[in-house]
Amino acid sequence: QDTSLIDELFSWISKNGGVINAEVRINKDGVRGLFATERIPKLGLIASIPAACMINVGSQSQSASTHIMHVLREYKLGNNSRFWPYIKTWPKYHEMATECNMDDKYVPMWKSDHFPERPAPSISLMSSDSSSPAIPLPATHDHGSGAAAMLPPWTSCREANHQTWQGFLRRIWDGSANRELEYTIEEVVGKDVEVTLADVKYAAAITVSRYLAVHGRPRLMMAPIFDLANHDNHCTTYLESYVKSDYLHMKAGVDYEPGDEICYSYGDLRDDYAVSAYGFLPALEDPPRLAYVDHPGFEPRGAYRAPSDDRIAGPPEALRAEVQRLAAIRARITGTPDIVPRAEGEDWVWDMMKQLEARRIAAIDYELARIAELLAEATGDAREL
Ligand SMILES: C[S@@+](CC[C@H](N)C(=O)[O-])C[C@H]1O[C@@H](n2cnc3c(N)ncnc32)[C@H](O)[C@@H]1O
Repeated sequence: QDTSLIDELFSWISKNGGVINAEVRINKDGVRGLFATERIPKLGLIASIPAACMINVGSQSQSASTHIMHVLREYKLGNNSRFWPYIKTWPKYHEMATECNMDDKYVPMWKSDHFPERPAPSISLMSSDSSSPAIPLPATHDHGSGAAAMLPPWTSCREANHQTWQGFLRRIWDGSANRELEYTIEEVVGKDVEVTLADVKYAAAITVSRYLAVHGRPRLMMAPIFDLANHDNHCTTYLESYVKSDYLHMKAGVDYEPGDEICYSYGDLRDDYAVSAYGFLPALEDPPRLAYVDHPGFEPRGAYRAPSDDRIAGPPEALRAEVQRLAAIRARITGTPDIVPRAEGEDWVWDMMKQLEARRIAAIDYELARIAELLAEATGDAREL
């Protein structure tokens, strides 16, 4: 993740009337992020991002394809785009791995296909489920209730969703979805510009991992500077309402000292969802929390909803049923053969997927041990342990 183009980005934002009280550096984990350069008191200004520097990618109720098309158009315009100083700072294709652009070969590594009731993978564009937000949105923002026109039936089963994304993007690219789209590729980039499937996947991965739903106007925006802030679930940095539509103000939720990393909470991300939607594993939690796909509240149909943090309690029968459920999932994970070979040299996507698997097993083991103690206490029988 490149920091050399950041100076140009900053001066473009200043020229447009913006203010930035931060700098961009690589953090202790090797990830590019935003850092305070001076003391910023709680409620103080981190950045003021001018409207002219943000890409408005559509309404919150439009199809995912529309947001992607807006980004694709600007990206394919190259240095003819007035957003070029911003676009140049985006991560490159192989620096990202969300479900939108992750190679299909990694699909079997999700190992979350253990629910017999899971819907069959589908590449249909027409959604029968209009209840859920279509795509992940940073922070607590939510799609409006009118969301989900013309969306694929997203699911939280990771294999299925990964394949759904791939099918959806391919159909956008080859034109077979044109009838169902608000904008087609030719409409946004013209006829003479070559658009590859990788371009469409790139635009999708960039859009989904970086846009935000602003408060005050039902729009989705790509906002420079703001989108350099990494996720920290406990972070209280906030965005003011964008009602005046002139500047988007990013404010400190705590006192920042010079050198502190300025994060943003993308929401309560369980590990499996963070990997699929954003391509990273959040900070390791202690005690570990079950992945969404392993949680008793997991709902395979529909998009991710952060599940409850309450740990299961109840009479011994309920606890034993949960033990059986978790043990079955564990057996499915460990019993699913590793058919995806790790590429020679650097294969950070493979490593991330294996780490996700290890975290899922550790969280299941933690939960099994915790329930065993509850059972032993409830029944007075140490054999439950
Ligand atoms: C909105 S951007 C944040 C800035 C990003 N690091 C950059 O340099 O462009 C979101 C992407 O940053 C990375 N990211 C965000 N939070 C992270 C974290 N806590 N740990 C590791 N990577 C993170 C992921 O690649 C994610 O898709």
